[in-house]
Amino acid sequence: MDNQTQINVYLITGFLGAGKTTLLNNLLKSLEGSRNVVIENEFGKASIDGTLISKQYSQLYELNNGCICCSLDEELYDVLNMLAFSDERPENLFIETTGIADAGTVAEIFKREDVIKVFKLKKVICVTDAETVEDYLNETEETIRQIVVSDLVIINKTNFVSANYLVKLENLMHSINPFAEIFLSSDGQIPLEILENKRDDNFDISEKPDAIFTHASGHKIKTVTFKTENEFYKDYLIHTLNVSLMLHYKQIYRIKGFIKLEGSNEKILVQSTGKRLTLESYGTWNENEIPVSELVFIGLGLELSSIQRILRPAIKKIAAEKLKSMKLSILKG
Ligand SMILES: Nc1nc2c(ncn2[C@@H]2O[C@H](COP(=O)(O)OP(=O)(O)OP(=O)(O)O)[C@@H](O)[C@H]2O)c(=O)[nH]1
Repeated sequence: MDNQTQINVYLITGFLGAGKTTLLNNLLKSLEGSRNVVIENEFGKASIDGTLISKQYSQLYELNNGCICCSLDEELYDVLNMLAFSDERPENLFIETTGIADAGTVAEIFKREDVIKVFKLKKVICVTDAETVEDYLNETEETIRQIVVSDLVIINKTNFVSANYLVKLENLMHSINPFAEIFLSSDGQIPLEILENKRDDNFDISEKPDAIFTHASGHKIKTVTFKTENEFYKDYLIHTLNVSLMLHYKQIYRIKGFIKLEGSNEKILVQSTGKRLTLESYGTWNENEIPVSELVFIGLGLELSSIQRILRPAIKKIAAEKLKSMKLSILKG
């Protein structure tokens, strides 16, 4: 790792016309004076969005030959390389994806070991259009995925709909992505502080009930929570989840949760980004409680029984007597 500071990355996604460029322009204006770089991804060679972005950036890179989530990762990689080796690194990098991008696949790039040394993915932001998002949710798989992988979901164009409908939309967003912060805005205006909220600040699985969102095609997007007082074998867990993500990518949209690994008191945050799984340390488990590992799966037609089957080989069963004595010793203090 070199001694230069990491570059903060903000990935802006959201369906066509939702207000991504409008939000980006507001952020650039608020951050005027910082070194901000923008990567704009757009279909087709002619740059339209590039000209719509206000000039409050230090550098603009336009990737216009396809969608970065499927065909442009090498081109994106080249730009990242350039930024990493520039004399004066930017402070912030904003990436605006095409309206149909799979943001999870783009976010995945920022989990690569070499990329992580220089770039810190601070937030995946999904901009939605209050007036049309419900229809898009029913019609397009992309919109669901964009919401599910985001840390911050902005319901934009709130001036087009009633207050009652906004409450319904907020609930809908929560049911699709229980991890995201939901923010209402118009004209893509958000306070800068939101960008600083830690990615997992409001992440408390136990308060999120399992939810079902029925897609118009009849498919059910479900949130299924698996809980256990047992521990996980690290290697088996990584293997079984990676295999499941590969085989069932079209079905499993997201995995997120805290777990306890065999022989360690570290609290581990597990999450999937695209097809990639990451495990990060998140402090330690509270000594006065029996650790309960919880993994939330969000996806199409998921069933708890199938999740149990996937996880079974990775679980190290703690004998009932041992668990009982651990509980007793905690009670006695
Ligand atoms: N009335 C209204 N219009 C808005 C609002 N936010 C954005 N717009 C307008 O909506 C249109 C689309 O906004 P953009 O920011 O270009 O949307 P985008 O998501 O970048 O669009 P694509 O790049 O095509 O996917 C523009 O004409 C904006 O001025 C809002 O809150 N209210």
